[in-house]
Amino acid sequence: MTLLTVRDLEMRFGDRLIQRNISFSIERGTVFAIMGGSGCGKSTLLRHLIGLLAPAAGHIDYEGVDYWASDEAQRMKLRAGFGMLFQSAALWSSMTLLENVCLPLEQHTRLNREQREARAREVLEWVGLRQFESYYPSDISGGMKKRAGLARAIAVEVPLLFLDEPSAGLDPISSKRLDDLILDVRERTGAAVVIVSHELPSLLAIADDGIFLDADSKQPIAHGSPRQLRDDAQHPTVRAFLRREEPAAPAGAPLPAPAST
Ligand SMILES: Nc1ncnc2c1ncn2[C@@H]1O[C@H](COP(=O)(O)OP(=O)(O)OP(=O)(O)O)[C@@H](O)[C@H]1O
Repeated sequence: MTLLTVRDLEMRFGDRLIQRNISFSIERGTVFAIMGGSGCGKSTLLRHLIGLLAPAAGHIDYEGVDYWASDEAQRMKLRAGFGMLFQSAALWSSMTLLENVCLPLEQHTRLNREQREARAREVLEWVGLRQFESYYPSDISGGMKKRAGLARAIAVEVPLLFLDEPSAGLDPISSKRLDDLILDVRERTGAAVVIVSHELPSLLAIADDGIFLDADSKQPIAHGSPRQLRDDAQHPTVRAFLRREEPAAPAGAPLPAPAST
């Protein structure tokens, strides 16, 4: 089942073109990676996908409904189907972890307080933070903050989860733990997960589809799973990025100066 379809999307800030010719669709249960070098427009695309930025041209459909052709009431209904983990985890510092996780349940469900707290405890247990429910964000580590942010994003069961750099700044063990949790969320809920990340090991481990945005041509230059693109991509930029190689110098470019001793 197709949850999200992007058709000929063009993104601009004023006159400045960021990317164009973006088309892809995301099926239920897919982990979809938005890839590309720094500044190519990954976060901008994510902000379009969650309804924060309007396309300069093109369409974004959720289960066949064109978001930007809908009225505000319909858009609100569609947005209720999104879970979001921001790069900073964006937890409310004045609230405990339990209160942070209860917040979306208060906003988007009719559960009473007791039921909300029970659900919040369930997801905190899931991400391994049940015993920290009364801690404040300032009292926990970066990795724990990310897991708390994930708990908040999945507290209301949603078909689409958007994650912006979930493992940025985490040590390899915390990062692996978060990857496992993301796969577990997909397994348990069948949600599609859209992920922006620079962390290659993480992308290679968990994403089964994706798109590669190119900063130079300002359009996507590859589409497929990161593993498949690493092994088979024809485009040198994509291969270099996914294999962590230096991009090939254009023909005729001067050789780099030898390192001084
Ligand atoms: N609000 C804004 N107004 C104008 N330009 C912006 C705005 N936000 C981002 N940009 C520009 O759009 C381009 C794409 O930025 P974006 O943050 O989407 O890239 P990115 O691929 O996510 O980068 P990184 O990997 O470094 O986080 C950049 O050149 C950035 O300067």
